[in-house]
Amino acid sequence: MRKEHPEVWLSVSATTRKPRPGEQHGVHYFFVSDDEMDKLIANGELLEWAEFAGNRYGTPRAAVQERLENGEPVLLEIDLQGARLVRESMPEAQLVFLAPPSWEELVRRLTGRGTEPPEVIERRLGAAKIELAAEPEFDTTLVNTSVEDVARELLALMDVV
Ligand SMILES: Nc1nc2c(ncn2[C@@H]2O[C@H](COP(=O)(O)OP(=O)(O)O)[C@@H](O)[C@H]2O)c(=O)[nH]1
Ligand SMILES: Nc1ncnc2c1ncn2[C@@H]1O[C@H](COP(=O)(O)OP(=O)(O)O)[C@@H](O)[C@H]1O
Repeated sequence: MRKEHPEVWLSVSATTRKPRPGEQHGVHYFFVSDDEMDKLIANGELLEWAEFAGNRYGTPRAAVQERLENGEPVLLEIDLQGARLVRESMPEAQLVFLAPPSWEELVRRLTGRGTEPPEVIERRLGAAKIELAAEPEFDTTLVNTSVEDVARELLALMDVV
């Protein structure tokens, strides 16, 4: 999606998760320590944050605010708890549920990625069960069957053509 439309800005979150091979600081995430995350939270620098599968993740507030003030489209890729917090603080936000084609395919993809040990995959699948049950809370559901199709659908929802 970003290859085709680099003007769509995707917020870069802060996380206490360790980088996966190939992930770059400042590009995929700001990889921070537990102490640094404590400070970001205490200083009110995060628009929202949540704990997901044993790590904390949060959206830096300033960068989002700056873009919104310039009228630029903003995309957050966040978990269910974060989506609920954004809905409260920014009721105008559009919540899109990105769903896997099936439970079996979700398990296949997570396992096939090969970046997490089995116990972490189990924890993430537990979180996925909770998130899938909350799908009706969202404004729209997009099923991630093919990346090309779902990217086009999301761009259309954002009025990017
Ligand atoms: N609330 C919240 N969730 C986030 C944020 N950044 C990422 N997440 C979510 O945290 C979960 C785990 O992300 P990650 O460890 O990158 O795993 P992946 O999505 O399987 O590649 C996903 O559901 C992300 O959407 C954030 O800033 N806030
Ligand atoms: N449409 C798709 N077709 C095939 N594989 C996919 C598709 N979408 C994601 N994947 C793969 O599934 C794995 C998990 O995807 P990811 O986007 O990290 O999902 P999540 O953020 O929900 O954990 C990754 O290895 C990714 O490359």
